[in-house]
Amino acid sequence: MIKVNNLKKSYRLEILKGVTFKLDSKKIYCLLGRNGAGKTTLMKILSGILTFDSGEIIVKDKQKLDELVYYVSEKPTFLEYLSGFDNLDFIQKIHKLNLSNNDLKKFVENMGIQSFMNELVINYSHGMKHQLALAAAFLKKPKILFLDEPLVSLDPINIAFFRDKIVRYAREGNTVLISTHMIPIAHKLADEILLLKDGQIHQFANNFNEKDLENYILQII
Ligand SMILES: Nc1ncnc2c1ncn2[C@@H]1O[C@H](COP(=O)(O)OP(=O)(O)OP(=O)(O)O)[C@@H](O)[C@H]1O
Repeated sequence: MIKVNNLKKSYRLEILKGVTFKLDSKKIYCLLGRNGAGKTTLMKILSGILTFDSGEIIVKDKQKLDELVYYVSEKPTFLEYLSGFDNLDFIQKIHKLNLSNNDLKKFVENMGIQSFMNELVINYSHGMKHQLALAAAFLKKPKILFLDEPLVSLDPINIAFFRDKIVRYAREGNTVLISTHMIPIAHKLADEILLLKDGQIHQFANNFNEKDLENYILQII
């Protein structure tokens, strides 16, 4: 679905030094790497938020990449003086989803976030903001979903809930790429691991047990 060939990006230093990998539909990929390795940079480039210096990003569907992709930032931003519900309504209007108030209410219930939807976002905890950000992504239904550290501020019940949503979403025919530092999450979720190290991607199938995966990642990283 997406092929990335020899992608390079520098700020003052070269961060991505010729990144090459492939993402298919129906699969979940976890992107791991040390702090500052370039994970957010890579996801923002793939989402069309940042430019790159050279290389290519090839999309199989002849649609434009930015029509297929939705990026959930590790620091999600909303219209803080609107409620969560009004933010979702705003997002669905921007994306011309044509949902009625009732459709949106049902969606909110399905996401399990109805208890705080009438509260202003300025009053949300980190975890509540992340739940709203994940809900916004599922509302848009992108073919390719990039999640930057999506589960880090969620409680164990919400982690399990959104983990299931992510798995179901991928199996319905979509592609999900998740950046995470949590090896147990990567082990549970990923079909394949993308390890970003020294500006290059090492891509491999997640067919280890959790301890072996951890040892393998710690060796390479
Ligand atoms: N706008 C910018 N200008 C200059 N340098 C930048 C900019 N954005 C990121 N960098 C640098 O690029 C490198 C990669 O940053 P990035 O945020 O992509 O890493 P990351 O792998 O997501 O890190 P973390 O795991 O700590 O979130 C870092 O050295 C960072 O300081």
